[in-house]
Formats: sequence, structure tokens, C-alpha cells
Amino acid sequence: MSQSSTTFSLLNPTKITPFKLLLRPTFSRYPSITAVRSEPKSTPHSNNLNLTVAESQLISPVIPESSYSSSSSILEVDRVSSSEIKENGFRSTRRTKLVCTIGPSSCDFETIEGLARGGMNVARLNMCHNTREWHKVVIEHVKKLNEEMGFAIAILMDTQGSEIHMGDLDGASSVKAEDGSIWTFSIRTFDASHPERTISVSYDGFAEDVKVGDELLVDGGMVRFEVVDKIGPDVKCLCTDPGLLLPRANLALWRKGRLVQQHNSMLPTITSQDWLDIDFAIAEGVDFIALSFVRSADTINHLRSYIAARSPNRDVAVIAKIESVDSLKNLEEIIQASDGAMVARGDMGSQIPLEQVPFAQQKIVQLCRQLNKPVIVASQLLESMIEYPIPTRAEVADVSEAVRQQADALMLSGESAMGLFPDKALAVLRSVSLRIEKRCREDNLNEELELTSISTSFPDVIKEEICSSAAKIASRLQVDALFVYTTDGQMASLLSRWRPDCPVFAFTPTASVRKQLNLLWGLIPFRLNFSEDMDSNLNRTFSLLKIKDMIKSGDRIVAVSDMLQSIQVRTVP
Ligand SMILES: Nc1ncnc2c1ncn2[C@@H]1O[C@H](COP(=O)(O)OP(=O)(O)OP(=O)(O)O)[C@@H](O)[C@H]1O
Ligand SMILES: CC(=O)C(=O)O
Ligand SMILES: [K+]
Ligand SMILES: [Mg+2]
Repeated sequence: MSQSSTTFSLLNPTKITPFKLLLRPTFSRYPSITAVRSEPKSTPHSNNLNLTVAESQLISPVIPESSYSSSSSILEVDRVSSSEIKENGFRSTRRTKLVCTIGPSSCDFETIEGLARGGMNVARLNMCHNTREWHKVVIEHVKKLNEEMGFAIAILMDTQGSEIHMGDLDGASSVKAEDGSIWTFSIRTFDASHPERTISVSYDGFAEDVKVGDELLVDGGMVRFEVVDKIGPDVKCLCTDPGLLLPRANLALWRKGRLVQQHNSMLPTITSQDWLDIDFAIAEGVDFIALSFVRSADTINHLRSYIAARSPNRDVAVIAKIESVDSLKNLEEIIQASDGAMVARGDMGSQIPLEQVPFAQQKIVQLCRQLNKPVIVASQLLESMIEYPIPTRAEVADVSEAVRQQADALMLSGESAMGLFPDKALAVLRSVSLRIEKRCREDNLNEELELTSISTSFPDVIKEEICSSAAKIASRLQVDALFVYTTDGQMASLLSRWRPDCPVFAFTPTASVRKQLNLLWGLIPFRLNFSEDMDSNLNRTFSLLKIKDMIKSGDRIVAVSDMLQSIQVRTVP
């Protein structure tokens, strides 16, 4: 996303004054999710949310609709949002957005379509795995769903970066490392197949850097080894925590209870391979590029200026993945420079002690809110669902916590990329989000952050004030929805920032803005061409939404727009 047409970020980034957090004293007592699954289906327009896992299929029947092509239709909304509104009423639409990593378990058109119908807002492609050709096919599937079936699924491409990782395991999908077994981690290249219990390592300095006695963590500690010997390019390791080794899993070295940091600090954040992937992403028109292992704001700025030069007309937003010690040190300047952030808990958990990860998550989520950047909570949310059709209670508690923190989005990784139950994992995220959001609204359990002004220019201050007042009015008057007419998305993100009680209908004429808004908390993005005349916009929107059965006479809304410095409170005629 270019600096000039900022959707989520500030036009004029300057130092932000520290902000104060007002926390309410208690947030305990999560409702039990197991009960959710056996409850009956809710009646239309009731406020009772009883989505069950199996019901996700019922939500949006497939009706081929040619009218979704962008030229012919005048008001485009995705079928999941419209079904949720029709079934449960305004107040009960899902506010938390859902990101699914697409991998071997989910790459065919039917599965992606199932995820779309199950509520996927963003599809993530992890360039650590597979070829660009493979990813291109997935992108084509998503485009087809958007163009022909009325979805607005954004695509997020995640770079590989120069983290240290294992090689490909000779094509095996996983290999078991037994307790007490000896493995060789080698920087040699193998022409034919690897010798038994030998793993290639992506970083040439590995054999030099390690010391006997170091601990080697695979995949954030899923499997652990102790370095017992070094023989030239080969490092002999004893398995101390057995488990499954997955292809290209990340490696982290620990020495005397601390992460060995210097080992790859000279490697670039964006590798030559990543630049090719970035060119590919720009050419394919992806909506977000997520940068792995970011260390400073400079890299983000470097990438943003490259994107602006390469694609002046198309905005690609840059998401900073917070997963390294350095990114935590430079958190504020990194988030300020980015269009959003991801709490990448997988690698973060092998870089800092595990028990610090929840605090880091809370801090990043709150900072993103203050700086008005969307934030994704990622990794291991429902890890056990890679193998099992239901989550553990602990996983449900973790998801609930992220929803209660009002993060913009939750992300599935292995659960949707390589697991046995991608659709069921998504359905769990969806039903837990709906249930916890509702409970927090009803019992006033949401954290109240005291947000300070982020604007530096007078026109921006006006927009910010209008949005903050509109959100307040909407909550006090208990209206059914906020409407925002926005060309660049900025006013929509400012409304979302206040986490209002009602959903925000965001109308934008631009397809790319609509998709990017799909990552933001509480926004239901519509594509609509509108004029400068707010009265005619409102009347037209009312009748279009009535035809779609999404509003009815008597519903109350609060409306704001980019064009007019006013807040309108209207009752649908
Ligand atoms: N495009 C893909 N092709 C093949 N396997 C994939 C693909 N995407 C993901 N996977 C599999 O799913 C697992 C989990 O995916 P995820 O995106 O969380 O990656 P990761 O390798 O753990 O690391 P990171 O998210 O830190 O880049 C991967 O380890 C890999 O086995
Ligand atoms: C998502 C990611 O990169 C991680 O959790 O490490
Ligand atoms: K990655
Ligand atoms: Mg990672």
C-alpha cells in the first residue's frame, strides 16, 4: 500500500505518544464450547448464536450467480456476511476475521470453496513451501470464487525470509524422531537421497556456529535435540524430545537457556528468493505481503517503496510478522511503518521463553489497536485439530482469549494447510468467535483501551473525531449498524478501531480496498459506486439492502462518509 493512499496507516507517521490502558477488573468465565455444538439452530433475527460445526455447510448454499461479476452488479457483498445477517440479525454477525493457510490439504477448488463458505476472510500462502506455480493455481481458485461467486477473499503471501530451516526430507510428509536416537544435521548438499537419519540445513554457517551442548529446537520446540558432536559439515544430535519432523521445519539454537542470536543476524530479512516471490505477488495482485522475521522498520519501508515503484496503481499492504527478538525490541517503529502485524507465535516461541508469548501477544494486539493497524493472532490455535476432529479445551481457551482481546483476525496454519479437518477447524474458530464476542458484548467484558489521537494533519484529525463520535453515538443509541462510504478505506478502519457494539457496513467503489477491509475487525465490506450526494447514497443503499433482505424498515443506522463532514442518524424507511 503506498504512503499516499493509506488505507490503514497514517498519512504522516510521526512518533506516537505513549498511551494509557484502562483495563476492566475481571474477564473470567468463558462459556463452554462443547455445549455450543449440540444446541439447536437459531431462528432468524434472534440474537441467539447457536452455530454448530456441522452447520457451517448450511450457512451459504451454493447458488451460481453470474450477477456477481464486478461490472454488472451494483452492490456486492459476500454471501457469508449476508447469510449471517439474514439468519442471526445485525448484532450477531461475526466481528473477528479468519485467515486460513492453504496447503496440500486445502488446495483444490472444492476445499477452498468450502472454506470460503465456512467464513474464510483471507487465504494465506506460505512461500516456505511448494512452488510459485503451485501457489498460482491457488490464487486462481480464489480469484474465481471472488469473481464468479461473490466472495471478497483477500490473499496474503507470507515470505520465507532467511530463517534457518531443515530441507525437504526426500519427499516424505513427515519423519519420526525417536527419543534417544542420533541424527545428523548437515550443511552438505546431497545429490541422491539423504543417508538415513540425516537432515540438510539451509544455512551454511550452521556447522561453524553450533557448539557441543547446544539445544536445537525444531518447529518452536515440537522436537528437541542436543548437539553431541561436530564433524566438519555434519552436526551430530541426540533426540531429547521425540516427535514428528516436518519438511522445511524451522530450527532455533539455544545455549545455556538463551537463544543463540548472532548465528544468522548477518542474513537478509528479504532474500533474493523472497524478492522473486514479491514480484510474483505484485504481478498476481495479492492484497497483503507478510514479511517473516522482520527486525527493523527500515526493511518495511524498503519493501513499501519497492511496491510503490513497481505497482503505483495497485495497493499491496505490508504486514510485519513479529516473531524475532529484534522485532519485539523495535515493536513500535515496526508496526508504525507497516499496514498491519501478525503475532507469529510459532517462531516467537522458540525465540523467547514460552511463558512470555502471551504477554507479547497482548502487547502487540493493544499496540496495533492504538496505532490503528490490523493484527492477526497466528499459530497453534487449534494444533490438535491437525489430527483430531475436535479441539482441546485448552485450545478453545486460547482462541477465546484472542477473541476477547479483540484482535482483528485469527489464523489457521497446519490445521488448514496439512491437517485432516480444515473445514472443521475453521468452523470451531467461527463458532468460538461468535460466542465469545456475544458474551463479551452482553456482559461488558471487553477491555476498554483509552485510545489517543493518531492524526497529525487537520483533515485527518477531523476524520478521526467524526469516527470516534459516530462509534460512540452508535453504541449509546444502540443502533443496528454503522454505515461508512469510503474510497480509500481509512474512515472504515477508524470506525473499526473503536470496536463499536454494532457491525460496520463499509461501502467502497474499489475492489482491492474491499478485500483489504475484509481483514479488519467488525467490518462488512461492500462494493458500491456512490456519489457525492449522501441522501441519494443512503436511499439507494437502503433499497439495495432491502432487496437483498439484509435490512428492513425501522432498522436504525449511523452513517459517515469520506466526502461529508457529518454524522447522520437514520431510520430505514
Ligand atoms: N504450500 C504448502 N505446501 C506444502 N505444505 C505446506 C504448504 N503450506 C503449509 N504447509 C505445511 O503446513 C505446515 C504448517 O504451515 P505454516 O504455514 O504454519 O508453516 P511453517 O512452516 O510452520 O512456518 P512459518 O509459518 O513460520 O513460515 C508446514 O510446516 C507445512 O508442512
Ligand atoms: C506464522 C509464523 O510464521 C509463525 O508462527 O512462526
Ligand atoms: K513463512
Ligand atoms: Mg514463522
